[in-house]
Amino acid sequence: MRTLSDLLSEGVRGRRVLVRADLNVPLATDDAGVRRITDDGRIRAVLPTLTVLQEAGAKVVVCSHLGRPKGAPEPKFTLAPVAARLAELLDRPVAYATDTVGESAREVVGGLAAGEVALLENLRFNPGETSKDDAERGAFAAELASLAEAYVDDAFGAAHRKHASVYDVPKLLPHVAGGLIVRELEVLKQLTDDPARPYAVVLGGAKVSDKLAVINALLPKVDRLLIGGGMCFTFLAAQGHEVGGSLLETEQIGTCEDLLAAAGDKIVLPVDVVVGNDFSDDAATETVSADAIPAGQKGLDIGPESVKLFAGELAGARTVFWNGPMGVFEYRPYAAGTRGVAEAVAAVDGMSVVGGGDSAAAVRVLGLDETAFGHISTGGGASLEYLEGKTLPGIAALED
Ligand SMILES: Nc1ncnc2c1ncn2[C@@H]1O[C@H](COP(=O)(O)OP(=O)(O)O)[C@@H](O)[C@H]1O
Ligand SMILES: O=C(OP(=O)(O)O)[C@H](O)COP(=O)(O)O
Repeated sequence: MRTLSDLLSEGVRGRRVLVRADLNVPLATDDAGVRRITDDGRIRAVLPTLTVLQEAGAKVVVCSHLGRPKGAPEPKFTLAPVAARLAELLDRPVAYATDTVGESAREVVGGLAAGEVALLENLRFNPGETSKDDAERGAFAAELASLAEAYVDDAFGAAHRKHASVYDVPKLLPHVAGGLIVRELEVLKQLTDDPARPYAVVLGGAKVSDKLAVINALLPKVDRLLIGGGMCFTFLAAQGHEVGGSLLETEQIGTCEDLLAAAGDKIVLPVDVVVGNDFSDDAATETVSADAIPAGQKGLDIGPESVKLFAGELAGARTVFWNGPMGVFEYRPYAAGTRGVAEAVAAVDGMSVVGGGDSAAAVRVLGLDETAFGHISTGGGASLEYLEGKTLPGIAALED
């Protein structure tokens, strides 16, 4: 795989370089209705790559997705707040294009001088970015590639997506991996090459169907799989429990039954759950047994007994990977499970890795000491698919 130093040695002064970053940062709407970034970790993670290109005199054209818009512009998913934050962090202007490959993009890119940076609007405002149709994806990739003369992929968090900007563009431009991707792979490799045992994985979060898909391949590789967050309710339903209005993948209940049967005692589920109905800092909540979730309530955090159970499992582990918050930690009444598990992961005597946009954000937003973790990865789904042994489309494309 060629890297940034290969590209730099060829010289980039005055050349347009397209950088695919994962700037999919968490945002919240404040009281005045303004979208604000709650954690800028993913922007900071790509700064070294952008700075090195800029200092070498490249015309740097940055692109990213944000959230999951469905192929058309949606104001709440604009990258405008990210452009503003990027400019602050780089301490220089960032030219912001109001579309991805249209008139605004061409004008902004055409106006760049050597050493300047532009950010294109959300890739997923275009149906070609995520299309399953090779021709449609390829056509969008060609438009994107026409904006630049070289391509740097530093979007580790999106490396598991077969999307135009990560999979098809490298077929059209000289391409290299950025420093973030190189570093992420270096660390995760330590978890696939003979990890110290016991090896525990903690899974949570809200991307339930995506992440249920990795469990089957992951199970034989790990000694314990602790499941909380929105992930646990399909398993609790598979055990025959009522889960009320909690996140549930009804059509995956059968899969979860099979996984539980195959896992023996490897899968550990919460024994209590914090239920509520309100997403607010003063929501009324109740802690109930995991087999007694009231029909009208949503499970929005794991309870204190579950934190103790999970922490006990983690205390004995020598390698831990954690992806996915244990609850809706963005609101105070549902943050204790994530905090408790984060503290237990940080205390692991061995290698501890946290991965995922929201999990990494939780570590920082909840005020934990980042240095207590072996590594904080920008990729959740990408890391999991790497750990299960899959070839990531975005990495394979760079190796070609
Ligand atoms: N029980 C739950 N019900 C609904 N959402 C949940 C629950 N637990 C966690 N979440 C949500 O999961 C989101 C993060 O999920 P995900 O994107 O899978 O994690 P990551 O970005 O770390 O990979 C958070 O915004 C959090 O509010
Ligand atoms: O946030 C991301 O993944 P993650 O939640 O697994 O860390 C990446 O930006 C990928 O986003 P996607 O899962 O909408 O393709």
